[in-house]
Amino acid sequence: KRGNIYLSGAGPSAWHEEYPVAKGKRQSPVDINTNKTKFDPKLAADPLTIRFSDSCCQSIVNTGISFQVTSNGAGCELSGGPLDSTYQFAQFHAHWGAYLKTTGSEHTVDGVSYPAELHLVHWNTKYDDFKDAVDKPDGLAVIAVFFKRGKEHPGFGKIQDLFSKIPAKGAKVNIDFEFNPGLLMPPDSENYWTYLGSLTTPPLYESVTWIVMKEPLEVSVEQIAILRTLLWETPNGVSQMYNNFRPPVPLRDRVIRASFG
Ligand SMILES: CC[C@H](CNC(=O)c1ccc(S(N)(=O)=O)cc1)c1ccc2[nH]ccc2c1
Ligand SMILES: [Zn+2]
Repeated sequence: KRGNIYLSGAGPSAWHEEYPVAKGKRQSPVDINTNKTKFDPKLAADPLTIRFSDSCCQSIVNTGISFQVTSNGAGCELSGGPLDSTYQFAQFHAHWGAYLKTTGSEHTVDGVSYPAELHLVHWNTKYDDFKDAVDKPDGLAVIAVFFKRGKEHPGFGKIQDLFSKIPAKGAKVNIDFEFNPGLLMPPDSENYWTYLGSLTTPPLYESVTWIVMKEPLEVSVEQIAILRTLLWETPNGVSQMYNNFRPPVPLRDRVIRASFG
């Protein structure tokens, strides 16, 4: 179906036809070449402050390209590190690959993909709301957390238990239990890379300060597979959702800074 931005036409490589900014100077995702990142002591001097609360996740929706846990942002704020103001949490979602494939994440590290990548999206509270912030150069801050196969993550499992309730695009259910998105942070969230980039889906606004956690989060192989039990529309009808990731684009004239030496 035309609606599927990854599977209609030539997919991400054709997005520039409708969204010329796809070939812009601060697009995302990118490959993080660890030989070219630059340690910035200022990032270590002013640590990232990540605050989440137990009561901020309200609902989960099938957006047609991922699941999305939506929040009113209460008590969930991000500041410090590369950020010059306070950003409020809005939602988290993920991107992942296909069965038995190694691709799936959007950012790569020295050319290596992870099986999935979580995005925790925040908007700059200097703007009135998310919609006002979404297209401003300092409008959004997204924390990216790589998933790697390992031990089960029971917390993320509670979110995945809701997938069967959102079988189609637009389906939405309330989250009536406490879920603290902080559970989805890797054990060490001090070490991260940061650079100025964009939304990784159309309209690809160049509005995101990316904060990519160096340490991945472990989830089980079954949990990676459960991501693919979500459904989306494809040119051949409704099928399992996977490969909902944009491959890395050129870094252009940017340096990725590291909070660690
Ligand atoms: C302008 C687009 C926006 C919907 N898209 C997003 O919010 C979004 C957020 C994060 C990422 S990623 N993968 O880079 O983390 C990609 C897309 C969007 C679209 C229509 C809207 N109407 C009201 C609000 C609103 C927001
Ligand atoms: Zn994303």
